[in-house]
Amino acid sequence: MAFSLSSLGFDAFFSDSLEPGRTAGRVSRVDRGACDVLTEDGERRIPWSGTLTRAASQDPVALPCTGDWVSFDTAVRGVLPRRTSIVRAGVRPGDSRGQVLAANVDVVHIVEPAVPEPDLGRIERLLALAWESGARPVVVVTKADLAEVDLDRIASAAPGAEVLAVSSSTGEGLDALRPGPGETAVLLGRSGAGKSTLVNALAGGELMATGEVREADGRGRHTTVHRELLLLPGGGMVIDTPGLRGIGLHDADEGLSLAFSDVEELAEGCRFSDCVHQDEPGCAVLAAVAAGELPERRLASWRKLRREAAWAASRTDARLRAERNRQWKIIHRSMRGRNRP
Ligand SMILES: Nc1nc2c(ncn2[C@@H]2O[C@H](COP(=O)(O)OP(=O)(O)OP(=O)(O)O)[C@@H](O)[C@H]2O)c(=O)[nH]1
Ligand SMILES: [Zn+2]
Repeated sequence: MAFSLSSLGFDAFFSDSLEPGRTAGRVSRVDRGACDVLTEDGERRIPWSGTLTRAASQDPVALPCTGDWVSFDTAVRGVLPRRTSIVRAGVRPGDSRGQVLAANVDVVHIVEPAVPEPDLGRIERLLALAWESGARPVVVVTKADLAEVDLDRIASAAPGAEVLAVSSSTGEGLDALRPGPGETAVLLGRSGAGKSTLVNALAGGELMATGEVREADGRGRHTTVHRELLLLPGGGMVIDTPGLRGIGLHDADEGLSLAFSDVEELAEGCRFSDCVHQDEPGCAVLAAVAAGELPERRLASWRKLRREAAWAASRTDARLRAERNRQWKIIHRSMRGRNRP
C-alpha cells in the first residue's frame, strides 16, 4: 500500500529541510539499526546509515523515533527537524541524556483510568512532558463505564488542557478524541490504563496495523502495536506507547510553567521575585493555600517536579561541561603538536 506523504502530515515545515535528491518517509516503528518507514512506495524496512548510527551514539535524541520524518535512499540518512517531540529523561542509570518517545504529534492524550481513582500527580507529570513537547495535551479518563468521573477534580490539576471521560466498552466520548485527517495523536499513560483498548476502539475493527502490510514480505503479521504509528479510518494517526513506569522529566522548564500556570500566576503576587513559596514573607502562593484557593497537594507536586527538572538540568550541564573540557584538551593537544619543532 502506497501513502501520499501529505496525508501522513508532510508539509513545507519538513520539505524545506529535505536535501535535494533525497526522499522523505514517516517512521512507523523503530528497531535496533533499522526503521519501518511509510513511503510513497509503501511501507519499507530501511537500515540506518553509519553516520546516523554514529551520531546517535553521541546523543540518543538523534535516533529516529516513531512519528519522525526521515530522509533516505538505500539507508536512513537523517531525521528531519521535529515539529514537536516528547522527550523523557534517559532510562539507563547515570544517563543524563533524553529519550524521544514520539515525534511530530499534534495531540498528546494523557490516559488515566477512572478506576482506581485518577492519580493527579501522575497527570501533572505527564502534562509537563506534554506541554514541553509543543503538542496540545488532552487528559483522557478511560473506563468511564466503571465509575463516576469527577472531571472538576481533574481539571483543577490540568489548567489549559481539555479533560474528557471516555469508555472503550460503551464508545462514550470516543469521537471527541479522534484525530482529524493528517493529524497525529500519541497515547501516554501507565500500564493497564486502557491505551491499547482505546486504539482498537478508535480503529473500530478496521485497524490498519502497519504489520498488515508486512504480510506481503512473508514475515507474517506483527501483533505488537507498541510505539507504532497506526492509521485510523478517517485519516488520522495514533501512536501507542508501552505503559511507562516512573517517567522522568528531562528539559521541562517551559512545560512545568504551562502545567502549573495557576501557581505561576499566583507567584506574580509574591513579594520576592525569586520566591520558592516555602516560608518567605509576603508569599502569594502560600496565602492562596491558606485561603483554600490552591490545594496544598498541588503546591507539593509543583515543588517535587521542579526539583526533579532542576536536577536533570544540572546533570545535563555537567555533561556539557565535560564535553567542552574534552574538546579543549583535543585543541590543546593539537596546538602542542604544531608547536613542536
Ligand atoms: N470496563 C472497561 N475496561 C476497560 C476499558 N478500557 C480498557 N479496559 C480494560 O483494562 C485493561 C487494560 O487495558 P489495556 O488497553 O491493555 O491497557 P494499556 O494501557 O494498553 O496497557 P499496556 O499495554 O500495559 O501499556 C484490559 O483488561 C481492558 O479490557 C473500558 O473502557 N472499560
Ligand atoms: Zn511565593
